[in-house]
Amino acid sequence: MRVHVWSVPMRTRFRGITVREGVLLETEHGFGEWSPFLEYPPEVAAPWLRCAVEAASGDWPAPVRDRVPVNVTVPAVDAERAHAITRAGGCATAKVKVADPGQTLADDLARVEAVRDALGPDGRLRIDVNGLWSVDEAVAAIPLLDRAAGGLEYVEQPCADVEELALVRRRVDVPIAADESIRRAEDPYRVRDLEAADVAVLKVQPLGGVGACLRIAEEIGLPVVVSSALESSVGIAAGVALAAALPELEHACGLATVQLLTDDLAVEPMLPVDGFLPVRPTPPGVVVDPEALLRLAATPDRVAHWQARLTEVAALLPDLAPVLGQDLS
Ligand SMILES: O=C(O)CCC(=O)C1=CC=C[C@@H](O)[C@@H]1C(=O)O
Ligand SMILES: [Mg+2]
Repeated sequence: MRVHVWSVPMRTRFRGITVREGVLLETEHGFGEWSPFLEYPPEVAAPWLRCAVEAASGDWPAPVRDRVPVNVTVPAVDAERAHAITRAGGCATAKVKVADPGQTLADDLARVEAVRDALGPDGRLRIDVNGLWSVDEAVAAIPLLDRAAGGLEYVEQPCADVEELALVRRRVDVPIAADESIRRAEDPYRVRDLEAADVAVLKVQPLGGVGACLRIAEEIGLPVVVSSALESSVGIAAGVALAAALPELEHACGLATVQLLTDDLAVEPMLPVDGFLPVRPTPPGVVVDPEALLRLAATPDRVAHWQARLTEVAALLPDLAPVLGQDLS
């Protein structure tokens, strides 16, 4: 097992992040990405490591499609930039961030209008609130944004709690998607049992890998949108492997985020062509560029940080010891 620690600046600040860091695990079978967000404690970062080990071990299910439709992701930028990003994305679906701290509902309405203009009338437009509204704020804002958008496909995580999602869902006409409400293994079943969402957003790293997500998708009984956790192309390829293996895929996936990074680790980065990402069924799903590993190598203090973090998290997953081994340097 080899460990490569990398660091890539973002093009646009996203989720408060300006530099994305992570680890590539390399085994004789291939590579897997481990890139839990910096603030996550070891027990939260543990399923992310399962996902990396699954990829690095070459364990992905067979695909049932050869390309995956994706949405362009529009950060909470001004209307003019939102328009340009949507146009440049070339996707039939756009996901727009709203409710960013420091911005107003008027900013969100202008951004959503600009994105509809760039998409054209046939495009699908969804918004992501990242849990930042109260129930009453959501119930007031959603119809306004729905009108400005010329129809919303869905609203992702309007409020923080699953109980609140269930309340909002009963008070608005726009479908609701659960994202942050589906992070731990037991969460999807709570969303299902409370009838809190119409769509389930699944992210392969937080939920423990492609196989784990496939089982959740089977049991939850909701349409699934596979979304990224802002990974490099190596991590995105794991999301694509899940989207490619799902028996049904009604909605575009949130996997077109490599363009939010200024650089990438793959020879051919996972960038959409005409709104689709290609499925390359053999893990890691992309060819890792040895030059990029050198170019994007993290500084020694960040390498030390990630190695210590990896050792701590690996200790929580003793069943992975045969793959991870003792020496995580
Ligand atoms: O779904 C997409 O279009 C891209 C991925 C994306 O939006 C996210 C990735 C990583 C962290 C999250 O804040 C964010 C999300 O909330 O879905
Ligand atoms: Mg989201």
